Amino acid sequence: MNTIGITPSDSANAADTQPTPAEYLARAVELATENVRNAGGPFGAIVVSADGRVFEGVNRVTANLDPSAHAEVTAIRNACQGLGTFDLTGAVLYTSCEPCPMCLATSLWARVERVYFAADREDAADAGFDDAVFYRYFEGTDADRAIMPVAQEALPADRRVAPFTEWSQTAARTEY
Ligand SMILES: Nc1nc2[nH]cnc2c(=O)[nH]1
Repeated sequence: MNTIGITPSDSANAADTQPTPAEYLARAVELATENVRNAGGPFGAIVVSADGRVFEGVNRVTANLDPSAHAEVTAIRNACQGLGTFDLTGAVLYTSCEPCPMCLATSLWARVERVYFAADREDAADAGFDDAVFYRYFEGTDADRAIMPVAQEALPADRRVAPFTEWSQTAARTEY
């Protein structure tokens, strides 16, 4: 039996008995609600790997003193650790809420194939979360970016690109 309580009856029709996106989302929402009762934020996520393995994650930002411990990032970390890889090509992410820009970027870096979500950024804003504000940081005007200015500071070119030069010259590098 998998974590959302569905037992494929036999291998011949296993494809027919895979949980639907709505069922995975229902489980992610359940995880999110349970997590609030466990002193966590109201977010839960599931990664289903290309070969159908299921990895769960919940928000542990305040519990772990880790601003990056969003539910989606936690589920991706769990999947990568469980599978022994940093590349989740073919995986699907199901999350109780629209991924914030960090979670979306993490999904891109992990090469997640597709994302499904339940609540959206405006629902999160109604509960006091800044997801919509941070989307405007990337999608909006200079005024929306005043909350955190980012600037390139001039360095001599050879010093600026020294890490990339080192990387390019390292034959044994692991590309990602
Ligand atoms: N999607 C999502 N949005 C958040 N906003 C604050 N925490 C989270 C989280 O864990 N997931």
